[in-house]
Parts: sequence; structure tokens; C-alpha cells
Amino acid sequence: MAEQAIGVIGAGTMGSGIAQLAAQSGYDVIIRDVEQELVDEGLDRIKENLAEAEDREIIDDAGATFARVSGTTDIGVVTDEPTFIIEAVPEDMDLKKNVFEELDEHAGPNTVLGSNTSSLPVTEIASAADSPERVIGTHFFNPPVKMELLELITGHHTNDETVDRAEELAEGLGRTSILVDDFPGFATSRLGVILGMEAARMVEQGVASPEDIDTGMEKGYNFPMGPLKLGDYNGWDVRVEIGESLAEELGRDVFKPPTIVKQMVRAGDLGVKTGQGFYNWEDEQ
Ligand SMILES: NC(=O)c1ccc[n+]([C@@H]2O[C@H](COP(=O)([O-])OP(=O)(O)OC[C@H]3O[C@@H](n4cnc5c(N)ncnc54)[C@H](O)[C@@H]3O)[C@@H](O)[C@H]2O)c1
Repeated sequence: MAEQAIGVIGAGTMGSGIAQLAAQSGYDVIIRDVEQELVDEGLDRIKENLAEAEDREIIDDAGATFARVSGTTDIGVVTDEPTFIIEAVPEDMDLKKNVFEELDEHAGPNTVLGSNTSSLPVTEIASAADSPERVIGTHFFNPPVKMELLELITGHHTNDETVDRAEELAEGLGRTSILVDDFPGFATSRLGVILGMEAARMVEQGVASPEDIDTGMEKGYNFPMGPLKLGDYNGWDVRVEIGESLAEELGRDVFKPPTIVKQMVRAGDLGVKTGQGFYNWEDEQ
């Protein structure tokens, strides 16, 4: 089934980014948040980003693209037309389960339900739905319009049709998809977090400067961006949270954040978003 309309739950950073990507790819999109003000903020962000994309000649007509996007606070409206709905509410299991219970109740039987979780078990999120076979992890990267990967995560009950529909959607959105089983850290965070934590441990031990460690990986291993710079972009608070949860789930110390990272987080040096991480980003604010 080719999707015509996409529903997005949550109009925050990722929800608005996914909605923008879908609109740019030719889909009609309806985005839902809990308050009208939040819906409007999400829509404004999409409108601004589309105008910028037009200025940079990435799209032809920002107005026509934005006309494909609408917003609502009503669960009945967001589940009315779309046959693929992507949840992008905060990373909280109870919240996500409530959303999936509600979506499962309202959405028609042909609707696939995707979760943009970056670390929570998809199987547990899906357990809130009466039809867990139509639930799949659809993990986009930030910002969704620029990052080409879509990590698809199959829960214990996810069926083949759901996987096919998610892979078709990835193609429709111009993303490259990978298919991953529901293991802690999926395929990307599991490797990415180790690299970031180990690079930070190397700074702590005085092995080399952040610049030299990153340059080593960029020039020697052909990484487009070194692990410390990437951690600054992701935010070390988010990295610490994922690292600690993976250390516990997988029972491996290599995921544990070193003291230098914990101290940076305590001091509020989270990376690009606060202007300081392993690098200074004040000029980029
Ligand atoms: N930010 C990132 O870099 C990133 C990258 C990949 C994945 N993710 C994942 O994406 C998800 C969303 O993250 P975010 O950064 O966009 O969060 P965010 O806080 O920017 O946005 C979440 C939005 O969801 C809304 N919301 C809460 N409950 C809702 C409900 N019941 N119905 C509709 N909307 C509701 C909130 O009001 C908020 O506007 C999380 O699971 C996160 O782990 C984030």
C-alpha cells in the first residue's frame, strides 16, 4: 500500500522534522500535540525550515509544500486519514505506552504504527496495543531532513507486512533503511555510544586532545565527523542517559560514561545546544 498521508504524534524537534521531511517528499501530513500552542510552534518551525530550504534551492515552493501540513490536538483527527502514523513524544516508556494504546484504539486496521524511540524496547511499547504486529520502531536521526538513515526495529510481534510498509515509507521519504532486531541500543547507538565514551576516556587519560582524536578518526578511518564532535552535536546529557542504560542492560562497563563526561553534564556543558562541550560552539548559537 502506498502511503498518501502520514500522521505524526508530537510536534517537537523530531516530530516537526519528520513532518517536514514527509511534506517535502510529497505526502500530506497531519501532526498532533497535546496543546494548540505546541502544535502551532511545531507548524511555525516547519514553515521557517521550508522557507530556508526554498532559499537554498533544496525545494521549489515552500508555500505549496507547507500547504500539505496540518495540525491538531485531536487524536480522532490525526488517526482519521493516515495509514502510517509515527510517534515522536518524549523518551518515556509509560508515555509511549499510553500513546500506543490510544493510537491502536483509534487508528483503522490498515494503519501501521511507528515509534521514533531512540533506545526503548519496541516490544514493550507495542505491548500496549491490541495489535502489536502493526507496531515497528522507526528511528529517524536529527535532523530528519538531512540525516539519510532510517533504522527500522522489529518488535517481538512485528509482522512482515508492517516491515514491508515501513521499508516502502523509507523509500518514499528518500531514506536508506536498515532492519534491526529489538536489542538494547539497536544497531546505531550500541556502536556509537561506545566510540563516544571511549574517545572521552582517552581525553581523560591524556592520550590526545579532542581535536587530535577526532582528526584521527576523520582522516585515518574516513569518519565524516569524529566521535567527540558528534557527541557535542547529540548532547552529552542524552549520551550519558543512553550509555548508563546500555551498561546496565548489556552488563558491559564500556558503555559507562567516564567522569570527565559526567562532570561536563553536571556543569551544563552539554555540547552545541549549550555552546560548550569538548569544543566551544558559542559562535554557532
Ligand atoms: N532529539 C533527537 O536528537 C532525537 C533523535 C532521534 C530520536 N529521538 C527520539 O524522538 C522522540 C522525541 O524526541 P524530541 O527530541 O522530538 O522530543 P521533544 O521534547 O522535542 O518533543 C516531544 C513532543 O511530544 C509532545 N507530546 C507529549 N505527549 C504527547 C501526546 N500524548 N500526544 C502528542 N504529543 C505529545 C510534547 O508536547 C512535545 O512537543 C524521543 O523518543 C527521542 O528519544 C530524538
